[in-house]
Amino acid sequence: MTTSSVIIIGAGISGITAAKELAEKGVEDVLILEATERIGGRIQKQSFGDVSVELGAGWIAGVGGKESNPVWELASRLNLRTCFSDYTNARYNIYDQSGEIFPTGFAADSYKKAVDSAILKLKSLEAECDGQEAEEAPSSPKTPIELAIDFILHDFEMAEVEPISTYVDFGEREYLVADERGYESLLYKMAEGFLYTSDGNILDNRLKLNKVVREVQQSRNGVVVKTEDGSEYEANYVIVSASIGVLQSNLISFQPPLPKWKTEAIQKCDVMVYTKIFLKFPHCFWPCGPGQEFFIYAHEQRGYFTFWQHMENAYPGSNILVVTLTNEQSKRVESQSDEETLKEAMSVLRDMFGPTIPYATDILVPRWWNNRFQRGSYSNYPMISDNQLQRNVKAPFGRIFFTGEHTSEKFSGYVHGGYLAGMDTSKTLLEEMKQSLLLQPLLAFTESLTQTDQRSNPQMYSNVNLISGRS
Ligand SMILES: Cc1cc2nc3c(=O)[nH]c(=O)nc-3n(C[C@H](O)[C@H](O)[C@H](O)COP(=O)(O)OP(=O)(O)OC[C@H]3O[C@@H](n4cnc5c(N)ncnc54)[C@H](O)[C@@H]3O)c2cc1C
Repeated sequence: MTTSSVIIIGAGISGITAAKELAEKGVEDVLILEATERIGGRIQKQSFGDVSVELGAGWIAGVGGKESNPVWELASRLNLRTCFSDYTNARYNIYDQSGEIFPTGFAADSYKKAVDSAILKLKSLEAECDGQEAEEAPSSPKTPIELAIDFILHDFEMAEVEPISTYVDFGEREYLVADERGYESLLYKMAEGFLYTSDGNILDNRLKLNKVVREVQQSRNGVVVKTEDGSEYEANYVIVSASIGVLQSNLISFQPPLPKWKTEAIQKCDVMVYTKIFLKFPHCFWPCGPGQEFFIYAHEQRGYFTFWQHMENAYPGSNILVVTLTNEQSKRVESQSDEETLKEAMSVLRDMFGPTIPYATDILVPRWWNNRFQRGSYSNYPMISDNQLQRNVKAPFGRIFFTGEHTSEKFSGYVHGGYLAGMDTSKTLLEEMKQSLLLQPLLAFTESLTQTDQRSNPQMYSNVNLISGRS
């Protein structure tokens, strides 16, 4: 059985950051067990239509403020090619089903009404939680434009409670990663700092790919981690970086089981599904001028192929469109064939741009919900919740520590949330290791007393199953 000081489950940004931080602080015998054949997790590029597209995280959000976003710093060091995203005009590029763009004044009014209504809704929710009489709830959106704006507000812009820490702390700008090496190259760069690599490949034994963890056993002396292929690994501690969706599923079992305060907190956190569908065309038929990168389709079904982006700013001449679906719509397209999804997308595009547009030559539909190593795209804590929920999701249980974007109190849902969570968890664990080292002489003394006692009364200890060979 392989023995290490710390096992890290998952090689996404949080797991790699935690491992790097531990290694740099002297805990070099870490072992990273990753379920898939690659590092990166929800940061994943794929070749599509001659360019590299990002199936998961695409933007570095929170740039240009007083404080520097650590992910932006990593990207700058790597000279990652990025492209500024200006969403301000999206609300003025709203198409109806006959291909007409709603007049600017009308769109602006509808947008303002929707923001006022969202604020009112939030206030009445807060009042309800405080046991006060709620103000009259605003009417729900009904018309296609109201539904489209409601979708943009709640599933994108106001998905978090204001003020949004990412924008307050790091700035309001967002940059789309448009680099052939992919967003994931940041993780390879970090891995190079502490793992043995050659020609861009990680050849270090401390990273094991295709290792699906199914069980974490904890005892007074350490942990044993069991993987689907029957391997077992021992360590003093384990850090679990699997997503909140995975924790909610029964992929990993814990022995003894996690306590109720922990499982309840995990179950209470919502999981957002966010799907970027990529479509490749023989030529460009959509407007590409300034302020036209993002456009919206208004339909009577909320979230039905609503939010569009062209990739001409990121990759000129690529002739690629991206449409973003969320939650129920994401689950719906995940369960049908890509041909059906393509037909639906084409019908929407023909509504907006006319019947003569060319048919897409290729489609790419990521499936984050049905991926058993993800079960969704990112955590989404309830609008009104105390920080205790997040603290319980993050809190260690004995020798089991937790990290991942969902454990970040201020930045859950983001790449920088995952990065900062990895740093934070490794610091907490290092502190715990230091404490236990200080206690070691005392523990050794107690153990020697126990052994003397055991020799004089062996029967008493016959059922105690201690794990041996720990480093
Ligand atoms: C579609 C989409 C769009 C997004 N857009 C943005 C964006 O624009 N900007 C932004 O900042 N953030 C964005 N995010 C969020 C961002 O990608 C995540 O917050 C971040 O990457 C999470 O990192 P993590 O380390 O917490 O988790 P992950 O990256 O999920 O890493 C966890 C790892 O654990 C592995 N694992 C799971 N189960 C097991 C197991 N049983 N055994 C072993 N290994 C296991 C997984 O394979 C994975 O590699 C987006 C996410 C998605 C999906």
